[in-house]
Amino acid sequence: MRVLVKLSGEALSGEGRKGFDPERVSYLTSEIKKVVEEGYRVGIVVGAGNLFRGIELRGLSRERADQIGLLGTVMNAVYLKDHFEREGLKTKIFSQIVNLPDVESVSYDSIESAIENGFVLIFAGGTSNPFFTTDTAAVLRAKEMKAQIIVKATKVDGIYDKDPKRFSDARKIERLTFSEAMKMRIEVMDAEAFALCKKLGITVRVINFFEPGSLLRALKGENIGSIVLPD
Ligand SMILES: Nc1ncnc2c1ncn2[C@@H]1O[C@H](COP(=O)(O)OP(=O)(O)OP(=O)(O)O)[C@@H](O)[C@H]1O
Ligand SMILES: O=c1ccn([C@@H]2O[C@H](COP(=O)(O)O)[C@@H](O)[C@H]2O)c(=O)[nH]1
Repeated sequence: MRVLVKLSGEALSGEGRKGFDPERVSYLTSEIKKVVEEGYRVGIVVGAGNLFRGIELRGLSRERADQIGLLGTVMNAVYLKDHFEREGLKTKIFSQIVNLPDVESVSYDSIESAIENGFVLIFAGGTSNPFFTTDTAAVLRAKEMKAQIIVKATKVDGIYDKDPKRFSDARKIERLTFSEAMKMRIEVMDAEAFALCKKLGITVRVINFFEPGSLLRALKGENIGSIVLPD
């Protein structure tokens, strides 16, 4: 089974923190290793909330702020590759936005060959365009690697009728469709990403990545977090 894991940048720093926390990265690496050892083929789209989010950079044009955000995703990818390889996970980074020795340009043939050869794939540089987020990139890359599911690995344990970090009376919704998610203006992923999932027929499960074993349990079909299904 092929899975695209959308990792929040904060998985590398700890919630609400910036930079890299080696303990968090070591935990993240062990969670990915567990699923690789079970035979799952893994692609990762990593965000950059631990470094830069374009919208948070004041005094810059949005285009330039987003370019800085995009470069943050590349930094995270290079950081993760180093940690993954120390733990014996063969890893390749794909991106369209930089020319670095550790980064390959995206091609369907090289993606397929890397998956077939047991590499973990890290897709960096989002969609390559400003005004998007890595959620939308996750959907595009999931389609390109023929993933059966996207797991959004985040800091909340599923989808709620409103943001559970802001509203203590938020109610969890275990199962919904993309149309329902868009109608309810659910913000756990951006609307562009939900619309693309609906169009491409890709399922998303939202889990709390900070709960040990949650990724593997989700892939084994346990009913954890929330699932969003094509209509
Ligand atoms: N209805 C909702 N249900 C669940 N979570 C929600 C909802 N609305 C907003 N959120 C928020 O969405 C956030 C999930 O996004 P997260 O920070 O993981 O992703 P990201 O922005 O893609 O990552 P990054 O840290 O890399 O920018 C959570 O912090 C959660 O509080
Ligand atoms: O397609 C994309 C993806 C991302 N960006 C910029 O990068 C940062 C970090 O991504 P997150 O998804 O927020 O973690 C984002 O805030 C944008 O500034 C982009 O421009 N295009």
